[in-house]
Amino acid sequence: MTDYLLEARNLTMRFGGVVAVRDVSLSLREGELHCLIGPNGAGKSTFFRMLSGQYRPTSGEVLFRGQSINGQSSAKIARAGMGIKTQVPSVFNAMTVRENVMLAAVRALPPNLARRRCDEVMKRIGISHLAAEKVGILAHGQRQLVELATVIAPRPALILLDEPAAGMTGEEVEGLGDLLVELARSCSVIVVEHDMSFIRRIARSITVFNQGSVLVEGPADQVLSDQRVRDVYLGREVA
Ligand SMILES: Nc1ncnc2c1ncn2[C@@H]1O[C@H](COP(=O)(O)OP(=O)(O)OP(=O)(O)O)[C@@H](O)[C@H]1O
Repeated sequence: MTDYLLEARNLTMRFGGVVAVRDVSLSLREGELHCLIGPNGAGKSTFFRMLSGQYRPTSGEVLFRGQSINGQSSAKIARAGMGIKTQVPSVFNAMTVRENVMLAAVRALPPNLARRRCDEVMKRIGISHLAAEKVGILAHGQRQLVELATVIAPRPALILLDEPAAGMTGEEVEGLGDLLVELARSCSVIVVEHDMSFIRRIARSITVFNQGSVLVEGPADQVLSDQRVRDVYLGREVA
């Protein structure tokens, strides 16, 4: 048995001759909020997709709650308690906010509990006032929040968020940061993100990817002031 909620052991992913991720390991305990950062093409999204079951690693293993999830479908991994928000929105535009959140909640809970959970989640995410609106008419940032609500509605033990702040306004990014810090009190969170102001706001621990490998990892303040990290982000603000 393992003490970790999630363990990635020596993951490698090859696409033909390209090694997108090379021998990367990561361990996450319950209640941790961990960020993955790195320049474009560093391998973050590929690593994220191996964690969530979207890609089967070329070699290495992913354990969730102590069990290997290699080769399992994303749907089965989700049922085991992993919630995933990818870069591609997966909400239904023709349905209302409440219907979207409810649909996610009933996948995990009986209808009476799902209704209560749906109300609770919309309130927690700050979208109760939008409950009756069709998702298709909402602004991008609001749709991102609806999607986050659908991810947490089934009470996952871990949520994986791929660039959740993308396309949000500065004010929305601030709100999302506070929300994720609050959410991390009840579940573990892994965030892949480019927005460094957002990372500084939320990160407790960080893994920095570069060219498919881990460049640096550790507590956020230490990582963000590391010269090697500054060098790979040369010309961009790090801390
Ligand atoms: N399906 C694929 N087929 C071939 N090569 C791929 C595939 N997906 C990713 N790659 C390559 O693997 C490397 C890592 O890509 P990946 O998208 O994981 O990086 P990233 O750090 O998420 O980048 P970004 O921040 O730009 O999203 C890149 O060289 C990319 O071109």
